[in-house]
Amino acid sequence: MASISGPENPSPNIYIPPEWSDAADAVAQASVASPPPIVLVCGAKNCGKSTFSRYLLNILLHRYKKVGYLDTDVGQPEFSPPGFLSLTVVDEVTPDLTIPHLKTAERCLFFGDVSSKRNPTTYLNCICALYDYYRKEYCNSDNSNNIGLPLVVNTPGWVKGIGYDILVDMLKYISPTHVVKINISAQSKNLPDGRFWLDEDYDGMVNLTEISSARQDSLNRSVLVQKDARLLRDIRLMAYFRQCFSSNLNISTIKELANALASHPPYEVPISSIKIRHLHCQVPGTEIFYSLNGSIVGLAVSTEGSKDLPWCVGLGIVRSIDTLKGLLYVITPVPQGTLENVDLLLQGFIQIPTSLLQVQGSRSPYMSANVLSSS
Ligand SMILES: Nc1ncnc2c1ncn2[C@@H]1O[C@H](COP(=O)(O)OP(=O)(O)OP(=O)(O)O)[C@@H](O)[C@H]1O
Repeated sequence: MASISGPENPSPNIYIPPEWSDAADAVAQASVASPPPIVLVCGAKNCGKSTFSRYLLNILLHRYKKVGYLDTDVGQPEFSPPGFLSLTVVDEVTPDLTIPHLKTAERCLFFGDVSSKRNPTTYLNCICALYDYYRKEYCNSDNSNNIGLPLVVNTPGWVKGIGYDILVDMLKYISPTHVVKINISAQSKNLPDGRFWLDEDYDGMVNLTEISSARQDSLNRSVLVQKDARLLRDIRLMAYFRQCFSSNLNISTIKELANALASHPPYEVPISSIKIRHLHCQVPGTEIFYSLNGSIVGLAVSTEGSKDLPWCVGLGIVRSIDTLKGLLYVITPVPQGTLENVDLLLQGFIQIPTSLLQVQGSRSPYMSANVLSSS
């Protein structure tokens, strides 16, 4: 199977079939007339939504100086570490279509879990808040920021049961101008045919394009590359915290990163100056510091965004807590200037990758060596 390389697809391993490039061109060409397109990409797990969205971003960047990217795939976000939902404004072509790259989001919310399963309502509220921000900032003619920003919305591959209901609610709220649905050959795993999210009597305009996953065998069956989602998430978290150090420093192995993080001077945060919020469970008051110690937290600014969904500026590792001095010690790559506004720590279910804690030759706190596995 030939791969197509060009400015929109600088990655030789990625095959862009004519159907995919036609779908992306149709969106970009439609955009000559205002308003700019809002494109939602959906389909079953692993069908290629992220790859197509990256490609579409590149195509749109030939027509527009900037393109918005609303990432609703909380388990494997494109530009942020796992657990975040974000709106990113992209102004340069994605150099490699095979892997996601970290980028600072324009606005992000820390959902604190890798799936919407446990809390679909909060998940949807986060997406609506980010979309409202986009509309207010970029689609409002009274706003000087209104530069006619097209928007690409990438969605998760959970398209059955509650996952389907969430997707339908998302589609109804966003009401995109274009929907690109990617189908695979196993029909039962696909989303329903046609405009499945619209009521029968809907008579508005929406462009729906159905395309097939890119790789197929000689019998036209989809060849899906299974990803190790947990491993990818750990890699993303490690890449995120690698940003604590200059790129000139030689930190290329997990061991080097673990040692560098262990010896990195943390920020001292007075406990009295911050609030702590648990996102998906209740923790008794006496256990709060135990649960926080050695965990990953979202760093939020309580006065920005809404009370329930404050904007977040990044992640931190709570390295240790000194209750006598009333100090938390936090490691984060977030620049100090931004950090000064942080007054709320959000704790969810995002944890330090175990591979970072199980480095040969060193003993991490909170890791026991002499235990029997229960499974
Ligand atoms: N056009 C393509 N050419 C080559 N490989 C592809 C192509 N599309 C997808 N893949 C590969 O298939 C795998 C899944 O692709 P991708 O991550 O884009 O799917 P997805 O639908 O976003 O997945 P998820 O449902 O987990 O979010 C990746 O390893 C990706 O590199």
